[in-house]
Amino acid sequence: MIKVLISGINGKMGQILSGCIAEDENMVVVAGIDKMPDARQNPFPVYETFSRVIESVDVVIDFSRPEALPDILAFSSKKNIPAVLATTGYSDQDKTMIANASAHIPIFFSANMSLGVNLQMELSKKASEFLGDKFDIEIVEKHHNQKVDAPSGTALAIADKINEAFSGGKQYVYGRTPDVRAKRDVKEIGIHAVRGGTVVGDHDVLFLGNDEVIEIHHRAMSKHIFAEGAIRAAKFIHDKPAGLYSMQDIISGMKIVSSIYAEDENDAIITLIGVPHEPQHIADIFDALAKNSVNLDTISQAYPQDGKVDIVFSISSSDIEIAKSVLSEFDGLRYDCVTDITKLTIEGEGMQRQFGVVARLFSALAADHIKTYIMTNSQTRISFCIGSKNTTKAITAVTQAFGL
Ligand SMILES: NC(=O)C1=CN([C@@H]2O[C@H](COP(=O)(O)OP(=O)(O)OC[C@H]3O[C@@H](n4cnc5c(N)ncnc54)[C@H](OP(=O)(O)O)[C@@H]3O)[C@@H](O)[C@H]2O)C=CC1
Ligand SMILES: O=C(O)C1=N[C@H](C(=O)O)C[C@H](O)C1
Repeated sequence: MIKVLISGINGKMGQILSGCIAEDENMVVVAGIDKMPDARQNPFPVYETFSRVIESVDVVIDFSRPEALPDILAFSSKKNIPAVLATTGYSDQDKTMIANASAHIPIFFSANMSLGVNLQMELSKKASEFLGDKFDIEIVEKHHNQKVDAPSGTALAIADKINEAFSGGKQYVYGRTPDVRAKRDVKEIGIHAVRGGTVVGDHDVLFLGNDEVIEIHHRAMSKHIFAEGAIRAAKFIHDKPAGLYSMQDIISGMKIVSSIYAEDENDAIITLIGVPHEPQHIADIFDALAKNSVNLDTISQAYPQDGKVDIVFSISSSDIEIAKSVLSEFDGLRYDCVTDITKLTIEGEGMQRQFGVVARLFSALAADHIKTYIMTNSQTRISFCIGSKNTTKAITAVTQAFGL
């Protein structure tokens, strides 16, 4: 049974969430927090501050206000309790605070807990990649008249997602006001907020081109979708390691590491030792290798010291003799050569939001005394070279460590 504390319990979402959890046989609400603890009758204790909570809690779910954030993070960090943050209107400073806390505890943060909106974000990004600057982009959101923040957190998250397709080159323009008398710039994403009645939450992304308009709409028909999403998020993170998680992690059923494979099984590694840290000299070495058709694979350079630098790279074993003879042409160039090397690669979409993946990888290899020779990485993959005799052992160790 997962024991939940709801922050903002007496609000609209807090009440719907507590009702949904009451129907869930694997979860129970053990306590709530709200500014006005006695404003409603709840079948569990409700406190004004976290310092009064005496119940044992497995996960905190927050639908309240940004002002509650410091206390939530302090409570969760102190007690090592995962937190699902669904509140919107966070400042950049708040977001930094969330990112910092996620180094120590699992935090799930999403401005919109519905699956549909998260798909809408992905579709909007894809459309932006396809349409580029040929279409103007505007986002229109509509919400009930009780909403205090504008624009919605979701509209901002959609804009951020779209902006990824433009490498962050778009500028957000909030509404259009009479004081600005200028044509729209192609770099703009217009973001517009409408408030009224009991609208649960509409988000429309408009791509406006010459003589054609594409619209991607999402309409929330009830607040239950957000509560169900928050419950799914709480179940997802309650036993996860520290890190910052989002709906994307759930949608793609992402594992931190989803695969491991051997790319090159008969490689050699050459380390150039103490090369003078002069760009032209280094360029000449690699130019000579290229002119002799020596194909480099993984390459890595250490930080220079005393004007010298070590550079390590892998090549196919079949190129080793030619590479040695090219290098011997450079006066005083020292190098070391290791053969029978295999390059392994691990990949996983979840890696980019995780702390400690490299530490887990090294620990898994260390348990079997497996040494690595070169390691390089991107956001979603890590490649590393090991002695070929250790290939099977390394694959087994990594498979176990990451539950593949
Ligand atoms: N991520 C998602 O999918 C969704 C996010 N939201 C977001 O969740 C938040 C709450 O929405 P909603 O329930 O509609 O809003 P409500 O105003 O109905 O509820 C918020 C509750 O939190 C209370 N509160 C205010 N300050 C604090 C505090 N410092 N500590 C604890 N409780 C506090 C409020 O008390 P009081 O009224 O006395 O101020 C109120 O009872 C909003 O930011 C909203 O945008 C909403 C729906 C979906
Ligand atoms: O306040 C709301 O109601 C909602 N807020 C979220 C937001 O600001 O994006 C999500 C949802 O649209 C409902």
